[in-house]
Amino acid sequence: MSSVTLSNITKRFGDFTAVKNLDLVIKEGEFFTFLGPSGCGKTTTLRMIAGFYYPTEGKVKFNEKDMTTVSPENRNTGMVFQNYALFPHMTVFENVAFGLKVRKKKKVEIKKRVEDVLEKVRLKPFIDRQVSQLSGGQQQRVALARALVIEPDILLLDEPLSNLDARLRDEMRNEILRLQREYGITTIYVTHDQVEALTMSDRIAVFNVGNCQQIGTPTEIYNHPVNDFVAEFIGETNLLDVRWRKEKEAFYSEDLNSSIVVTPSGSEVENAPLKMSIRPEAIEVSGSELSGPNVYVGKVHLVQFTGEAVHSFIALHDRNMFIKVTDLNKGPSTYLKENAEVYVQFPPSQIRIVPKAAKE
Ligand SMILES: Nc1ncnc2c1ncn2[C@@H]1O[C@H](COP(=O)(O)OP(=O)(O)OP(=O)(O)O)[C@@H](O)[C@H]1O
Repeated sequence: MSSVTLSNITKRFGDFTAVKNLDLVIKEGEFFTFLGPSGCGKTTTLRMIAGFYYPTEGKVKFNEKDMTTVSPENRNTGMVFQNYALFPHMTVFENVAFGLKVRKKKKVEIKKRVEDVLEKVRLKPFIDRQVSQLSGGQQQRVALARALVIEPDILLLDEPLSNLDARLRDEMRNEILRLQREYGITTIYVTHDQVEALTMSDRIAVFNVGNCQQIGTPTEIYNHPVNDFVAEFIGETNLLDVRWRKEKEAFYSEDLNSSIVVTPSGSEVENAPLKMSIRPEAIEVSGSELSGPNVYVGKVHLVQFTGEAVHSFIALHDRNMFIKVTDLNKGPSTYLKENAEVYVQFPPSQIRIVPKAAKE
């Protein structure tokens, strides 16, 4: 097991900068996720940890050891890719044993270690089966077993579930977590799927265009996003432009033509352009009048039933804007009706005021 420290890492390909000035410490035994949209630099960062790329600037350390320009085969990392990268004509045993053979382990030891790891990933009955005769989920388990069998210090997973259907993805998510806990192995997971990131990770780094925007636990990132990009990328949110009005000691929204009460109240630069973020599930809606701050009248435009939840899109009167509200399904009589007049409240403690993310 190792910790991983990235110090001021930059990676350029010609004139293009894929990763900029990244500082990151991943603790021993941690499940750490790189999350972000396509092309934001997640895989490039993972590859610098694996040694497939060397950084243009900065340092990579495992524990206290400088690994910046150590070749991949000398790093003792196990890697699992989206496309499995297995040898289809070989059996499960041969695929999993491959890394041990390369390391010139004895036959008896190879047999024992491969059998043990196949037991762990629940594939022992398939040991002599050709990989091409396995399902996608089973192939992904072989890829995991192959990475784990070498007893790596760090497990690197690059979108390992994207080729699986939704049900299998859920199952494999639990499977990966179970194995990670059993082995207690430092794990770095790359994904653009926020649900995977929130459900699996001890901590997440959110990337956008080569920059790390925020590092935190799933609850920190969801409840206290540092800017509008993170608020919008993780979960769903309603974002409104607001400005701080010093003379009123309050935020003001032009779209709502109203002051916004936020607790705890900020004290920002006069007129600085900011965003107000409120999650759909944090908004109160009622058919009868609501009292207190931040109450607006609206009309229900659309109601979407998903089973566990009900999403409503509400047009705020005269404001030419829609907000999304989410409520748990509490039975048919509680749904909002389309075209109904409703009162909407943004509870002051549920509002987050965030800066706009820097545009690169
Ligand atoms: N070998 C390379 N040569 C030139 N540009 C590259 C190279 N590898 C990556 N890039 C560019 O660097 C940027 C970041 O790529 P990276 O693969 O790290 O993104 P990502 O966040 O992992 O995206 P995805 O989720 O689509 O895999 C992209 O714009 C990509 O085109």
